[in-house]
Amino acid sequence: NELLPSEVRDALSSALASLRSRMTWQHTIVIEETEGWSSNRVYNAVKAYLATRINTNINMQRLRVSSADEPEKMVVSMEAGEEMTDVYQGAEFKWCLVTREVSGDLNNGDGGAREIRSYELSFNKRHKEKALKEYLPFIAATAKAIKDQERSLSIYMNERYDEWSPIDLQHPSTFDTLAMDQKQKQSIVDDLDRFIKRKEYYRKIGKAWKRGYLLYGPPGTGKSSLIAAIANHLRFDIYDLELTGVNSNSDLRRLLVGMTNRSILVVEDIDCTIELEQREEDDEEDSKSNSTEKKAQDKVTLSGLLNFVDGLWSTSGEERILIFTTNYKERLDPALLRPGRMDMHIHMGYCTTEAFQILANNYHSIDYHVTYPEIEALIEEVTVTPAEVAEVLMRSDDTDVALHDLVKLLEFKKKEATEIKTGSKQAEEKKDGDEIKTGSKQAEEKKDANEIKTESMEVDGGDEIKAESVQVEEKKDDKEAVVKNEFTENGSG
Ligand SMILES: Nc1ncnc2c1ncn2[C@@H]1O[C@H](COP(=O)(O)OP(=O)(O)OP(=O)(O)O)[C@@H](O)[C@H]1O
Ligand SMILES: [Mg+2]
Repeated sequence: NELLPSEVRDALSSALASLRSRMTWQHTIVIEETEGWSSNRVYNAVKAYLATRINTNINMQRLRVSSADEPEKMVVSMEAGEEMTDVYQGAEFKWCLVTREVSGDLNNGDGGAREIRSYELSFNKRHKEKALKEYLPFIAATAKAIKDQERSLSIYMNERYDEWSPIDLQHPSTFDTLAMDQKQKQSIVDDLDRFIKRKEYYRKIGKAWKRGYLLYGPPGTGKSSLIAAIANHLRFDIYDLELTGVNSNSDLRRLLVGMTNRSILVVEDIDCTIELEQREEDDEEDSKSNSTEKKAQDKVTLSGLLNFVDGLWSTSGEERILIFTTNYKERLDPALLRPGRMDMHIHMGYCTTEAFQILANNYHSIDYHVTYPEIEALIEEVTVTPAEVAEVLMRSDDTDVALHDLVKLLEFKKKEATEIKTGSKQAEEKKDGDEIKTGSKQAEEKKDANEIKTESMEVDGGDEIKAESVQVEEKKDDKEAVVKNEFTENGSG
């Protein structure tokens, strides 16, 4: 006291304290396993995230391995007391798993002590801002992505008129395995990715956060495969709506309300399942009695579906995708093709050389084979669906055998096609089913190409067989009177 007055001592000790705090560079964040009685989501996110970083931390001596469901889905995590380092945007973050005992709650009856784990995150304190505002949110986002990736997808079907029943969706189709024009494929992927990122945009313009795709093309060209690829790409569930099974608009509404967020609503073969708008003649006919009129008004239509979707989905906020498929775009009600109804029209066409190469790579893991020039020349000439090519390629494990079988199939088709071309005059008279069928397939392909231009790419055009194609089309329509034919270019039906 004599040498150093208390004021001086106080000043000195506070100076020392500030010096000490300046020298400890470290800052620590504690993330405990539980928060009160509920589990701490951040803890789980950190655990999932660190599992992806453990491989790069070779210094760890002890690891934990566990599995929540199937044993082959193992989760590797840190053992208590271990430390690991993670580098994020140039900043070093040190993780340590610590445990502490807490005495049990006696009133709760469990008596004994329990162990609480927590992750401790230490870093240089100049990174405090970065840790809280960037690194931890990054971890949360990564963990969410991992969870989405692991979640198995479902496909829901309306077996009963107003109820969805789910089964596991295990369709292996992805954009990599999908055989189609690379540019077209990329434009679809880009469109999907852009859509997913646009939450704010849709909110700002006050529209439902949804996107509609119309897939059209002959059977076996990969429409259903594309839907599965989209589901796998986005990790969205599929709701496969069978509209003929829906009796009334109120059932439809119930089904739509029962859908979860981040999902795809699929209506296949819209040309044969349902009308777009209610016909006026229907109304007149049915207005004889009140009950039938009511029934007619309650009849499910595609435009009713679209209106519901707009109304319901704009209030529920999350991203949704709507996909319609058809084999005959030209039979659709023009109202559905109007701009704004469906955002993107995607044509799935016959097998091209590019598509063939993807299929060969899928089924036989090859990039080249001696038969390629022959096959590619033939594919340019004939119309063959990817499904037909896939089927032949799958027949044998022996690549040589499979590819030679494919050559045979293509040669056969070529012969068949030239026969039809030369004998097309007779074919017009003759009602021979098979021949006309292949002929009309070809004709349709060409016809498609001449259709209204859409956002999507279309395959090769050509007018030379157009006159012939209309003839053959008519023949075919006669034979397929089962299918409703409200609208065709040539006015038949
Ligand atoms: N573009 C494609 N890429 C990869 N595989 C395809 C493609 N098209 C068809 N396939 C193969 O053919 C099978 C049938 O194709 P898919 O069911 O996707 O055709 P679709 O266009 O939906 O036919 P439909 O109009 O009859 O419903 C698929 O399981 C797949 O193996
Ligand atoms: Mg299909």
